[in-house]
Amino acid sequence: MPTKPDEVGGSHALSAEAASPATPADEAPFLRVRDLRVHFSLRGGLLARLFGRESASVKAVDGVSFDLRRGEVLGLVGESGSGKTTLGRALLGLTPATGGSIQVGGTEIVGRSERRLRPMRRRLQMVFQDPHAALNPAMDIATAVAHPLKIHKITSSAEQTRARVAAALETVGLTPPERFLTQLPANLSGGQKQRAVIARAAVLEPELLVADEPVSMLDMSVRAKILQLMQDLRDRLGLTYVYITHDLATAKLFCDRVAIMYLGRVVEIGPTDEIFAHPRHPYTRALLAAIPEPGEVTDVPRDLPRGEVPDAVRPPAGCSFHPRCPRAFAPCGWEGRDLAAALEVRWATLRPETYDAERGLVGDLAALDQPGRTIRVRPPHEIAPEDLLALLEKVRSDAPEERFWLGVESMRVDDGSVVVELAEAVDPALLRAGGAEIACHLYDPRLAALAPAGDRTS
Ligand SMILES: Nc1ncnc2c1ncn2[C@@H]1O[C@H](COP(=O)(O)OP(=O)(O)OP(=O)(O)O)[C@@H](O)[C@H]1O
Repeated sequence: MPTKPDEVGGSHALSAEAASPATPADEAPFLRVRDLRVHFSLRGGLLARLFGRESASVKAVDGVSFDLRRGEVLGLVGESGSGKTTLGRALLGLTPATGGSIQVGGTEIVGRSERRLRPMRRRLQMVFQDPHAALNPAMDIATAVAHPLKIHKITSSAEQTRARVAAALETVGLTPPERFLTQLPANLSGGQKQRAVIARAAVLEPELLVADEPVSMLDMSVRAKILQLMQDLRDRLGLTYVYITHDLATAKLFCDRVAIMYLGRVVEIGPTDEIFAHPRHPYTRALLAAIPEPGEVTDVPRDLPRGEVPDAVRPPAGCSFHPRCPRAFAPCGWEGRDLAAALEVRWATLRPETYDAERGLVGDLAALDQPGRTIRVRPPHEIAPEDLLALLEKVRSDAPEERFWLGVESMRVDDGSVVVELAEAVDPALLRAGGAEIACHLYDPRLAALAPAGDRTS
């Protein structure tokens, strides 16, 4: 099992300041999130059966902590599947958390029944990515925007409702309101629809708005206008935002702080200027390097080794990013499947006859996928384990740049197999570095000394 950094060497002394997801000391945070977890159980489902277990779970959000001040905009940034939407929904109680704490204005929402959440809902609203899907095509704009007022029984007369709706439409720039009240969504442009969706959220005068990719489906030309509208609402209504995006360019424009997410965890969080000027986590660096040039369309980091985000049902041990990380080293969480990946990378470059010969020595690659620090590689029965060991030694010496080998402590023949002993996996905790907080062992002074000299941060 991976250990927490505090358990390493039995020492609890941290010379880096342990991160307190800080808000200025004089101000209680509006939103206080601690060790939040949202695991989706796949009991008896196809995935559980595939992994040979009775039950499996997707760790969509896995130990997230941060504070948010009133009026602040926090960006949640990461690739698809990193848990942004699940985190956003959990903050509003739309998806139940399986552990941890979320306090909104001092009130705990984790574990609250739907009935006790309902009165809070009006304070906490969400704007979704697709304005076309968010509006009922058969409902005119007045009815759509009035809907939450009705649900929460906020107005007491049709007249009051009409006035609130008209005011909300004015607020979002759908003016004059009379022009829009009786329109069906189909008669509105994409930008106007998203304004109507924002009006429907704003009509309740919420305090927190979780905006999930609110501009990603809009034309480039209207994106900046909608972000400007959200900025105006923040200034005028004192709204607090969680802005979910895979697009760092809009996060840079709109957010005060940014949290970079990877496989359910925050790997780096800090002021937007700091993150953009001094990205520290190797994943943040890769994301920034992938910001497309104007006109280029991509949302996948281009220069990451082994490009795919691993499955959240079985996240990698230690730092989840280690299999893709260009600076991973010994304590990052190496496992049997990383050896299989290293062999596959090598084999992709070999001539067919060399590939066949090496493949024959190793046998079933899937058998390497064993949990824990000890990989027992049993060669096919006609192969001597000494030959397999010699091959693994050759693979290592041919590719010293392959990060996996930094995690190998020893290889030996034992009882007909080759036993590969790996370094202990350590879960990275968020530690302060400069103006941000980073979950990367390169920034943990107790572990960084184990990294190759060229990778160390100081
Ligand atoms: N209801 C659910 N049941 C099971 N797994 C889920 C559920 N909702 C999300 N997941 C899984 O949780 C993980 C995180 O998903 P989530 O949608 O939160 O990520 P995301 O970063 O918002 O991705 P995207 O940018 O594609 O929306 C993914 O592996 C996803 O498949």
